[in-house]
Formats: sequence, C-alpha cells, structure tokens
Amino acid sequence: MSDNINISSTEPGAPLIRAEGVNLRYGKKTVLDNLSFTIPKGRVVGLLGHNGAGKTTLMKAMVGLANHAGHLDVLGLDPRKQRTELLQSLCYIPDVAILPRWARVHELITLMSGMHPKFSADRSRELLRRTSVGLNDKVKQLSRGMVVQLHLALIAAVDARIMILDEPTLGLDVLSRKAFYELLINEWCDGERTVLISTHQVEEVEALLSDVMMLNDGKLVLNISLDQLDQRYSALSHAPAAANAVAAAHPLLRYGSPNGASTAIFDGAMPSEVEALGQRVRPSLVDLFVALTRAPELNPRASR
Ligand SMILES: Nc1ncnc2c1ncn2[C@@H]1O[C@H](COP(=O)(O)OP(=O)(O)OP(=O)(O)O)[C@@H](O)[C@H]1O
Repeated sequence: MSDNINISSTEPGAPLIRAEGVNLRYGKKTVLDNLSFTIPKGRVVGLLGHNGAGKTTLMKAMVGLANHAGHLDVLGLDPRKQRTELLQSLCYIPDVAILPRWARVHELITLMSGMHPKFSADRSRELLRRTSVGLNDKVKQLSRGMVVQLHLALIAAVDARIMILDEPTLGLDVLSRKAFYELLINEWCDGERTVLISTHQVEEVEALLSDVMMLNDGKLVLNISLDQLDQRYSALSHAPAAANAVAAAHPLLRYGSPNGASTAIFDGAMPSEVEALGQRVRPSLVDLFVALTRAPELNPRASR
C-alpha cells in the first residue's frame, strides 16, 4: 500500500481520517489487523473493544505515536511524518494523561497560550466556569473528576477539527462522567468537528454517539452509524418457551433476563415466523458488543 497521501481532507466531503489496510505488530502479536475505515466530519465515534483489543494502539497510530504498516491519514496528513502540523488541528488526551501537580490552573492556561497557536485562553476560562475548578486552584488540590474536567477545558479551548480521547472518564463517578460528556458535546462538538472516544462504558455513551467502531483482537468487527445499526440488526423479546424455535433461526446472541423474558439478536431481518414468536425490540449497543466480541467458541457464527 502506498504511503502517498493524495486526497486532501480539506476537500468538501473528504473524510477526516482514512485507514486502508492498517497493520501493527508487537513482536509476534498482531495488534491491529488489516483495518480499513473512514471517519467523516461532524461525528461522535465510540471506539469499543475489550481490554487489549487494540484501541489505544489505534489511537496512538492516528497521532503518530505507533509505527503501523499500511495507509493512515488524518486531516490529509501522515501522522508520523507530519505530526507537528497534525497536532495544530487535532487534540488528544491519552489514557495516561497527567497535568503537573504543582501548577495552578491559570498557569496552565498561560502555558497552553504559549504552546498552541490555536488555543484560546478566553475560551478555556469560559469552559472552566461551567466546572467547579477555580483559576487559582492547584492541580494537586483537585479531585480526579475535577482534573479531568480541567484537562478537557484546556484541550477543548483549542480550535481543532478532531479530538481523540482514550478512556477519558476512567475512574470517575457517574456525575463526573455526565459532566464531562456534557461539556464535550455541548461546548466542543459543532457538527463539523469529530470526536473519537474509547470507552468501556458502552451503555453510558450510547446516547451520545453517532457512530460506533468495535475492535476485537485487533480486527474491526463493526463500523456503523447508530442509524444504520437500527436498520441492520434486529432483536426479539420472547417467552422462554419459544427458545428452541428462535435458536433454530441462528441469532447472533441469545440471553435471558431476570424477569423471565428472553432476547435474541439477529444480523439482518429475522424470519417472519420467528418474529411472530415474540415482540421486536431495538438491540442495545451493549448486547451487540457482547454478540460481536465474545470468545469465538461461545459465538461461532459471529467469528465467521
Ligand atoms: N508497547 C507495547 N509493546 C508490546 N505490546 C504492546 C505494547 N502496547 C500494547 N501492546 C499490546 O497490544 C495489545 C493491544 O493493546 P492496547 O493498549 O492497544 O489495547 P486496548 O484496547 O487499549 O486495551 P485497554 O482497554 O485495556 O486499554 C495488547 O495485547 C497489549 O499487550
């Protein structure tokens, strides 16, 4: 695959991120396995996958921190060769992000002003007013949730086109997670910018996402918009007595719930005689995640 980048992301309608046959190995282990996808502008994309699926590695490749093979361009730039240029228009908060503990918040704003040409100190102060973080607070005096809010307020004050967030709400309580996502969606996303978020909190982010990408063992097992997902997958809630008849139609996943009802998820439309056995319901993202990423021996159909 050629490394030449010939389609500029500034062309109207061009994807912001384009991957074709991206591979990455660590020793004998294939961590990214022949990934091809595009991510357009104005999307909120969830990157889901179990521990070790390759999410962090893919994000690192996008920001030029991992040495992949194949073609990957972000904003029309090669992340490894044009990293400095790329970081003018891309924000990245890695899973190991830290802020200097000794610094006061206003000092970090001054620091960012000197470091990033597209950073707006006024905007960061405006964003911070929506949090409980004060300008005179020291980082070491802040709770973990407040530090994450501060980090986002600093990063979201950069006039970038893509934001990449690797498990940004890890370790935060539910209120802090909600506050974080509110700030991100309400204050940074504008219909033009795209954000890519990796997370294990599948249920919680479902309502925020426009698209979902699922990695399983380095492979992209799903890359779909939430709208398309509703059209492609179907689910049936049925009485346990109908279990054998439903199983005969080879659903992707079947599970029982404590209230006695069972649910089956299908890739594509289910046969009409099966649909008559229960009530059609919307498949949740978490159910699809389980169906598409659990061990092959438990899920032989999905692994084909
Ligand atoms: N620097 C490295 N050297 C060797 N192996 C690595 C390195 N970084 C990651 N790996 C391996 O690559 C695989 C994918 O790791 P990665 O961190 O991308 O997964 P992840 O999906 O982000 O996982 P998690 O949800 O646990 O953060 C794992 O098997 C991991 O052990």
